[in-house]
Amino acid sequence: MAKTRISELAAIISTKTEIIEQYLRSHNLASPSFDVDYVDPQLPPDIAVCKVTISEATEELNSLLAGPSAFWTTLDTTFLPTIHAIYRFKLASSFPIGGEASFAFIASAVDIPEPDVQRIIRLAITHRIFREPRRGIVTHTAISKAIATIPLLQSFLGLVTEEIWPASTRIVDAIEKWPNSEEPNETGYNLATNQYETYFNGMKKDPDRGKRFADVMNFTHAGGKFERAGLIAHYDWACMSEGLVVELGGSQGMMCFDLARYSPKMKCISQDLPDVVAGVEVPEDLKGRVEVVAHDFFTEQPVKNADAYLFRWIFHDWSDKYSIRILRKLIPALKHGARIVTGKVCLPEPGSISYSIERRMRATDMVMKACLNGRERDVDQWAQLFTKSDSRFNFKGVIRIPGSRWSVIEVIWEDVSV
Ligand SMILES: C[S@@+](CC[C@H](N)C(=O)[O-])C[C@H]1O[C@@H](n2cnc3c(N)ncnc32)[C@H](O)[C@@H]1O
Repeated sequence: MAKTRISELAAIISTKTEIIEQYLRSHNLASPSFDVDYVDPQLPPDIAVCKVTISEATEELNSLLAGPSAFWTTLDTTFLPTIHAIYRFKLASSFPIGGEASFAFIASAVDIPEPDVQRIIRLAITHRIFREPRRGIVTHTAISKAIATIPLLQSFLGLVTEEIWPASTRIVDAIEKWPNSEEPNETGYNLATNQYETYFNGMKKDPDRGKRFADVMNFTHAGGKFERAGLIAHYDWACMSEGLVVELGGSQGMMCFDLARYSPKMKCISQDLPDVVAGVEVPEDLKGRVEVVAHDFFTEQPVKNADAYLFRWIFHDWSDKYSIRILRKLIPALKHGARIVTGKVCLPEPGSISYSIERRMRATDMVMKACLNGRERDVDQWAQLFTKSDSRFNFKGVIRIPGSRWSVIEVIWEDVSV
């Protein structure tokens, strides 16, 4: 009898799990656990990919076994409020790692009524965030320890629960109210917060939000092999190794710091809004070669004739209307042959890659819609964006960074008239 899909999936899970187990055993690494002292090891790409396969197979198996009706009725609407409470009330930092605490102790430490603390933590425990080894006594798991000990992860949870999630709850209202809007202040975020400034303008007035956002950029983009390092490894920076690179919207300069360290004769200028760059110190070893300066990319680019202008995670924040404005403000600075390098998602052909990776890319597309009326783009949409901005932007193509959801989009300014 032919194997059923559920047996096939179970076999995939079993085979790939065995590969991971063997790797961990042969390298004397601990098997994954929720124990508070467990540390997630860095796995090589051929082993890490097994994790993705297992998680996809597990998810499909779960959905198949749930059946078409329970697929819907078991949707968990309480997960985000639980995380929100853990973040807002700092529950994970309310008692020591390795220690234990009663609900009453936690309630008094965070100044929240004990019944609420208990209901939140007991629900969190079902997600393996915290444990209750004895009735009424709470300890940490590796997951709650991560929130307690990684400040940038706290910022990430704050951004998700206090900005992205509320904005997402109003996305359908925004689509109905402002159909096809390209305006950054006609979004789910605006409806959810009942203020009609753009996401980034609102942030300028709230230093805590601004700091949290910059933290999240540093955290999510630090992902070594996937992001900053991926962009460095998968683009030909050697051809401008003694040149000048300008990054627009570079946040607090981390990418330029990495790039300048990689290429010791390169000069780099990282630009962002004044509040974002205020107080940023260039590390001692890069002084004289790297600058972090204020520049609004909706105004004319003051640094002329650089070899490359870099945009990482910028155009997804903006609809085509505004992205074209940003690109046109760059034109007066461009010399023939200048490169415009964009590090970002390039949406795949539907169904052409694993669902889990495609879903994450399409999910950021929804987040951009919810907060900014921005969007992710596929290869044709990237090409159109540049050619609509100016026919002298010569779209060279997309370099996909292996094993990740990021790509490098390369364009060369070709102005033979000069
Ligand atoms: C999604 S973040 C990306 C940050 C950085 N490139 C990275 O990949 O980590 C977008 C950045 O654009 C900046 N930004 C927004 N509006 C801007 C403007 N008008 N001029 C310059 N930067 C701006 C924000 O401050 C933020 O740092």
